[in-house]
Amino acid sequence: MTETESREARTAKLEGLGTKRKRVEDARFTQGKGNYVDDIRLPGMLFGDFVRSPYGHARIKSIDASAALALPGVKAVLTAADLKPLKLHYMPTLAGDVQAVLADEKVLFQNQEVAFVVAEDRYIAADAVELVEVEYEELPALVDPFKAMDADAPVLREDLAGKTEGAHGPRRHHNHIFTWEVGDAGGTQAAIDGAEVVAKEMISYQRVHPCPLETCGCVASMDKVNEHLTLWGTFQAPHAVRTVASLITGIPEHKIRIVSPDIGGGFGNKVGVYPGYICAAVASIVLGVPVKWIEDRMENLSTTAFARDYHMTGEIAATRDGRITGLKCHVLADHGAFDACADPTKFPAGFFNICTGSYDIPVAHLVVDGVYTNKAPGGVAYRCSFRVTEASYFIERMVDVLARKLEMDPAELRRKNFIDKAQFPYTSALGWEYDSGDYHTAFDKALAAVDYQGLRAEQAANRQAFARGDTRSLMGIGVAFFTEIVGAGPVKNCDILGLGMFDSCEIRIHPTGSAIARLGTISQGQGHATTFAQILASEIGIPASQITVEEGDTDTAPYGLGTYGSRSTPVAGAATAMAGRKIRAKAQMIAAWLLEVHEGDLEWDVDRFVVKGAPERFKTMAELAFAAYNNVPPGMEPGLEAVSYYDPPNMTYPFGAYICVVDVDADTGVTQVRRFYALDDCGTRINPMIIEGQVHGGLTEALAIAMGQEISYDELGNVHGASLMDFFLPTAVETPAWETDFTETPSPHHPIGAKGVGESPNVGGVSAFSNAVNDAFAHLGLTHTQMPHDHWRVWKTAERLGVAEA
Ligand code: PCD
Ligand SMILES: [Cu+]
Repeated sequence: MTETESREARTAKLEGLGTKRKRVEDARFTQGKGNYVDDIRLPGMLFGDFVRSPYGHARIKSIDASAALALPGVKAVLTAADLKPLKLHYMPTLAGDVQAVLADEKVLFQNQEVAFVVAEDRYIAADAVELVEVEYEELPALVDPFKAMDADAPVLREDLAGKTEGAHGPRRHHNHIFTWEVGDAGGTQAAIDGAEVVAKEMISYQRVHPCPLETCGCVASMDKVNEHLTLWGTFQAPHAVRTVASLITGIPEHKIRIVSPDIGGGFGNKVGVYPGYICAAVASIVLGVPVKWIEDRMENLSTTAFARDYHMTGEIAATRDGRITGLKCHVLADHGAFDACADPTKFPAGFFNICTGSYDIPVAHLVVDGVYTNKAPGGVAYRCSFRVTEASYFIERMVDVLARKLEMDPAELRRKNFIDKAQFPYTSALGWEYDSGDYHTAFDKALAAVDYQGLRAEQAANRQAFARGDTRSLMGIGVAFFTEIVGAGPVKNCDILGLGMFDSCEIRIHPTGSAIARLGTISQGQGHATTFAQILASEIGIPASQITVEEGDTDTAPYGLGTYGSRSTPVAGAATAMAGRKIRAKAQMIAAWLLEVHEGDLEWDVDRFVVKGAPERFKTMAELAFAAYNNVPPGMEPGLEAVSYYDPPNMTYPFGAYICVVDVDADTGVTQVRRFYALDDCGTRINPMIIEGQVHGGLTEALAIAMGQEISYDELGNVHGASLMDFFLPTAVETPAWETDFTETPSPHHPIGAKGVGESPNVGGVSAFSNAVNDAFAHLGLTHTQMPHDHWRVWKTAERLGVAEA
């Protein structure tokens, strides 16, 4: 029983925490062998497609489906009238509102679902959609959220007539959804009234869309004989979908199986429940054959979820030497036609109350008003945990605006107001308890890495050259520091439709020492099969390559709340470590039995239990796995399995320092990102290579949002930006080379100290880009200009400031 391998060699073999392990899922993805929902083809399967509204607001006078039904190959046309007797014409939203599955008497946004055509294939379905005759009476459209609560604003939600109580408190107008207030109103006003300096600004974060490469879709298959419904689909939260499906269809939950196969990017888009899922399920129940529904790109961009659309007015108070003394914020939140925001129940504006950011602000007050407009519903967390990118953008712009007013360097102002390392755990003025942080160290590392002083000197020279007429290019430096809040979350304050937001992991060790772990989360490209195996490898001493990670099938996976809000690592990752520790505890008892010592006389060493003081006496995990099946202590059950349902005691608070350098051509508005440096601190790093990939992806989405993405509406309610002709999706050509860096401040409450990271680059990135563009014009008197900073808008800014050549 002697072993010559060193501890280092044995550790390396595990490919555990901190290893740049190659992604195991990429073998199938890079060979085109992934299995996405549209790859599912079942015998006799039909295809469903929607008839959609051309109007933003209109009354439906009649629907005539006879011509469509006469087309060979068409099997059914569903309308609200068909769903009504089943009580399925409306469905509950995640935000406590209801949403029309098929428009009931009225349409409330362009491209809203009006009828569902089911045919033999998608081509016949598309032809039939054209044959459905809908007669509309156009109504005035409401697109400006600032006019939503005017006395004479059109009534949008007739189904809510007379309802003065919403899911989040009283409603004071027919287009009002909720008002959410947090913080100290009086104290904040006093701080502002008594302040030496106050900066005020209205900051809009435009409506955008996550636009994953794969659109949303599902296959519903009702087995009438066994009364069993299977639904494959693009679901970021498969178990929650099962529970909701059971509640709204009345099919018992054990007769429903939800499967999320490979998913081609989620980014929050696939958290919600959409009419297509319900219609496909109803059609399959009615027709008794499988029905597939897959959106096209325009349907995805214009109907299934949007993100942001927050209009944030802030006042920030400070002393003349730059100590922030108070923060006030009012948000007008445009939720579109139905409140389908994907947020934990008690947070109608998500975690927007993280808007005091990374700064020690003594007093703050926040009011959010949600309103209805004639736009698509949604409000998803497009790569940011529940409205955190909005909050971070708000505070990071406000701090820059304040710096301008104080004529102080924005980096210096930030440094001066950071929460100090010694203050953690830190309770913010709006009520969050930040678990850990070391902002000064991270920030100083970032400033040194880019030679911040050197950049400012170069910028001063550039401005002189510009004034002399030697260059037409303006240099901008964007500094951003963010604190994310991820890992929803403690069941005591986070639930979705009453389901507490814990997560889970179940592990089975096979006799030969390999294992399978199943989780309540679901990867959409993040690489969970790679990283969760790494957590386990370090916990139980079985090489990651011998651990299969499986997610997404509700028949096999333990109950969990899914993957979004960067919660998988903080919650399911913690469950994985805890389940691993249970395995190890049982293995220790078996080892003690086999080695004939007391349990307490054993110590864990990488992949084995060793008798203290007798290193030649040990049992490896592989040996213990086999013993678990044939030689366990008397009275112990055989086998080696464990499950953990983990309710985190707190969220985790990753943070980071991002610096962006842009060159702006004053005559064309063309911006060139010269340099982008991103330092992230996500606590213990599981897989540095995956983290780097996550940061690259998130920064690319941040670039997209800051520099071009927008879903806008004209005054008639026509949606613009609903195709990739005008919705900006950066390719390698527009994407700069990213520089990444890190510090490592573990979470004190997470079993392995890890925090989330997937969303961070978006949260910090958008502010860094926008601050850079604003900074390029700062010396000309600009305090704030609205995103997206596309060439046209940037050129308009230059023109307004009198520096663009006509
Ligand atoms: N410390 C640490 C952390 C983390 N990690 C890693 O990284 C990743 C991530 O994580 P997280 O942060 O935890 O997250 P998750 O939960 O997993 O996921 C989610 C996210 O994720 C991101 N990323 C991504 N990627 C990809 N590829 N795809 C996708 O879709 C996506 N999405 C996005 C989003 S948007 Mo939301 O939904 O909006 O709310 S949220 C989100 C994984 O793998 C993990 O493991 C590591 O390594 N370490
Ligand atoms: Cu968000």
